Amino acid sequence: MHPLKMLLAYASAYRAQIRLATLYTVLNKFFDILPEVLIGAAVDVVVRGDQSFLARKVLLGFGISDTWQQLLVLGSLNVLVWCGESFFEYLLELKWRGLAQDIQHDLRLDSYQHVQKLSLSFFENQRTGALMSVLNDDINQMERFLNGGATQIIQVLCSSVMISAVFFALQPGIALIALLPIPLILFGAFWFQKRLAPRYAEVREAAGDVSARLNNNLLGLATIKAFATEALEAEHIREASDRYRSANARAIRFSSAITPVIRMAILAGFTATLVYGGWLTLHGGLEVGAYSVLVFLTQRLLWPMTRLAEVADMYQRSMASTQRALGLLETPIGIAYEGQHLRPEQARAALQFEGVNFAYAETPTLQDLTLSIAPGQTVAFVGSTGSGKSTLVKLLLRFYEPQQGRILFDGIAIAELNLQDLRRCIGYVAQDSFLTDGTIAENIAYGVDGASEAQILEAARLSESLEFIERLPLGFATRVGERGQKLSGGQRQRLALARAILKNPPLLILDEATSAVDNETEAAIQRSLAVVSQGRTTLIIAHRLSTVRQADCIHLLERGRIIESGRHEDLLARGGAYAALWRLQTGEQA
Ligand SMILES: Nc1ncnc2c1ncn2[C@@H]1O[C@H](COP(=O)(O)OP(=O)(O)OP(=O)(O)O)[C@@H](O)[C@H]1O
Repeated sequence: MHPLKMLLAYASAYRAQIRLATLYTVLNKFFDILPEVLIGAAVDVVVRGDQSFLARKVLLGFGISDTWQQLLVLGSLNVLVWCGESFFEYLLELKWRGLAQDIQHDLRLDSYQHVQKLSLSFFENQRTGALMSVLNDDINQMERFLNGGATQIIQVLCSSVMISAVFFALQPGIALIALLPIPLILFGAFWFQKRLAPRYAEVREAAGDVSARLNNNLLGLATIKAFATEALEAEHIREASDRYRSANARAIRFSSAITPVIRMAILAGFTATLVYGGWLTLHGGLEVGAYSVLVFLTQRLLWPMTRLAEVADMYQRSMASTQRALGLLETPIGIAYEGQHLRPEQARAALQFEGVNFAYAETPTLQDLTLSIAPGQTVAFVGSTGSGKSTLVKLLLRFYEPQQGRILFDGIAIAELNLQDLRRCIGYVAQDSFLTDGTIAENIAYGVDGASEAQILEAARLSESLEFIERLPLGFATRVGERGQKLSGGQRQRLALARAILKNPPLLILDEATSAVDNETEAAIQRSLAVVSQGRTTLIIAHRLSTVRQADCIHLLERGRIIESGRHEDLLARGGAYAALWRLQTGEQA
């Protein structure tokens, strides 16, 4: 679908307002060309006096024979016309600029809401910075077009029609000559515009690339400094920026040629009117007044066409942006949100994995995973790095869908459950949890409406966060900075844990949730968790086996398969891979 059609379809709710804005633009243009007609009438008055156009009963059937009065009428009309033009100019600006604001606001919000819903696999193939440039720059580009470009297109169209009408009324012969360049101009504008489109698409791509690189580097500034790679990274930015510059240069070479080419066509039309009209007037074929109207109007008709260049340019830029912004909005969500409702208070969190197979790409990450977890059990997943532990949890949260098999939550396939209901049943502490740029209290209460101070305090206590929070000058009101960067890794982990505890979910998932805290704190958290996990299903992923030895069942994963399962003591007694791992970690001799 053409981007303009996409945009109009998107803005269909604003159709009535767009019509009104168009009407104001047309009226403004109408008043805008009248002064030229009044000039013609004034020339007519001074040349022909009481034989003038105005003397011949043109105003509502009343002729004005007195030349002074004729001039006064013209003067008054002139004032009216200018006032009318200004009035509608104000209205059209107000309307179009308001529309531009409303549409860009809606589009930004819609795209953000849509992007939030897209499945994680979408983001793996996208760079955050590039997405930012769509959500920000591209949408701003559309705003700029609606602000100015749309009015200009309508104005050029209107003035062409209105002025042509005046021309044909005054002198059809000259009208033909003056209008002759118009098809040529339109064809030229269209020709340029078609060639500009791919160039601007390239420019927007390159802009996304620059933004992606900047974003990536700003996030990794500490690493850049630590590796002293400032020059290398500056070079990367230079390359990306250079690609943007050259893409723009290719577009500029084209877009700069439009105005001069169009001007040549205008020159032809204007010269023809000037010479042929002058000849006709000298030989009595045209009144002096009409001749001056025609000469002025040719200017008024043709000169705005030079602005077509600017408009075509702006139009193409904004269409490239529209395509990207609305294209984002059309990206399929991947994992549907709708489904059977589930109330967290009623969920028991019995889990079953039935023959689950999953691969991110070609190599399988989880193979034939079958296991059951009874409500209230604490189950641990251990295994070497990359064995698929986190992936298992991500399937449970439906960040991804298994290619084969299914996962049941309280006997219902999770694919059939309402996605947000399912996730509301889960307290998930990821390996690297996301903290928002707010206070500690806000971060602990994240996602829980109306949490009381006492609840926040208790969650902080259970996650062993209370001590460090109380040592901060502002305590719970301390701001944690972007992504919680003003806190240590262990402090961030404990806040994430506090957040999951406060949520009080039927299913608690801890993915390496205490890997960044010292042994003493970890032992204290273990004691808290023993209390917290009472009465709720708890899944723990850990590398340190000492942290999961109390679990009801431990599954050892190896390359996406469960190779051993059982309680700690049973697994030790079996003397298999788990026992070997235990010995390795505790330093016991075989
Ligand atoms: N988004 C992804 N796209 C492609 N491959 C991925 C993705 N996430 C993980 N993988 C791959 O899947 C495999 C399993 O990853 P997973 O994170 O589940 O391992 P893990 O057992 O949790 O490891 P660790 O103990 O290091 O956290 C790894 O080989 C990893 O490279």
